[in-house]
Amino acid sequence: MTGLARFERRARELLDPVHYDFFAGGAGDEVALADNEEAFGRLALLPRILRDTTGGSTAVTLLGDACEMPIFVSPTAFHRLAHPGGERATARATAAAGTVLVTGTAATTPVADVVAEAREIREDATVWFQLYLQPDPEVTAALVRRAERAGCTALVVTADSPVFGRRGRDDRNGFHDLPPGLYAENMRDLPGGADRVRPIEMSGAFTWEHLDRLRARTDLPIVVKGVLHPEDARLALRHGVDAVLVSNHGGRQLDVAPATVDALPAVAEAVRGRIPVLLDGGIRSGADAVMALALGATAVGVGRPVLWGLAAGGEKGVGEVLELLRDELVHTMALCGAASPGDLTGDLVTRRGAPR
Ligand SMILES: Cc1cc2nc3c(=O)[nH]c(=O)nc-3n(C[C@H](O)[C@H](O)[C@H](O)COP(=O)(O)O)c2cc1C
Ligand SMILES: O=C(O)C(=O)c1ccccc1
Repeated sequence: MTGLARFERRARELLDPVHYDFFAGGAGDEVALADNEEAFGRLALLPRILRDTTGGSTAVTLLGDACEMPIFVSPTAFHRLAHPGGERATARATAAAGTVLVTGTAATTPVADVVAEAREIREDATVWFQLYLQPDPEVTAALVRRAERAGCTALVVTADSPVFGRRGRDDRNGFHDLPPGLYAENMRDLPGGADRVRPIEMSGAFTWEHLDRLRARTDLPIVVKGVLHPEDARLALRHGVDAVLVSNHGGRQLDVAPATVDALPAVAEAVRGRIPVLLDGGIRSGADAVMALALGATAVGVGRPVLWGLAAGGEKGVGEVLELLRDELVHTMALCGAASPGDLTGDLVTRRGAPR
């Protein structure tokens, strides 16, 4: 077994099957979940030859933060359900890999502790905060303040969850709550709920106006997560958003959403280089990352691969997953004649079975 599959298999062996299903599962018939990965399999890379790639680099700058590779850790809930080290272990390994960790509202470790842990490994470690806007604006404001005070350098606002996706595996398994002792720690001691952990609320009432209000309240760059329609990318630009993240929530929200790599070109076309376009969903190898970068992404996020590394081996496991992806990325870039991420252009991507 090659690559990341080894980590997933190990995670499945080690995890409670109910928790494995929570991490692995998607919405409905898991159409989008499967398509995210399959869509990369429908693509091929058309390499360029005889280009000097020695002395190349995988480094990128993301919203002002230096990043050693264009692969970051997308926000996923409940890391302490995967491994006792939880988000602390993920933070240490991600900092060691020199890339961005997106922690968030559903972390089982407080954001301040996540940032502190990352900075213990590397003083300039980058942590961003994924925000679920909450119906009570005071609660949202408190979460933002918490992220700012912790030292997060961007907010990632998840906009694809007006309602919580219907996850058949969780319904069948009766998994709806964290086990005793685990909590969404960032929801603790918020306005109107001192000494308790508030539930994370999803709401369909949010609009671009709420993003304007957030924009007015914080100096942090804002990433909108869950953009699939090019018109929403244009709206994001109009509302002063700093980056868009093309995502279908790992197939956990709208089951019939397109694969993210299929949605990417139209979004990149709408954005026309004015702000970074990020992507997550189905990235399982360095070659997948290369394809998405060539199609217009500035960087790509990984969700489940990090959870599998965490479950399989805590900090060490996450480190191995990120190093494997980095190694594959470097190797694939060299084979394509690309010395840096900027050399990855759309002409390198073709449909499998139909070379140009
Ligand atoms: C178990 C799990 C929990 C997640 N929790 C969140 C979350 O709290 N907030 C969020 O914006 N996205 C969440 N996501 C979506 C991820 O940020 C990301 O979009 C997705 O996992 C990317 O797809 P991949 O798992 O194929 O890499 C979650 C995904 C998984 C698998
Ligand atoms: O599972 C998820 O995808 C997710 O986004 C989430 C959000 C809040 C609590 C638990 C999970």
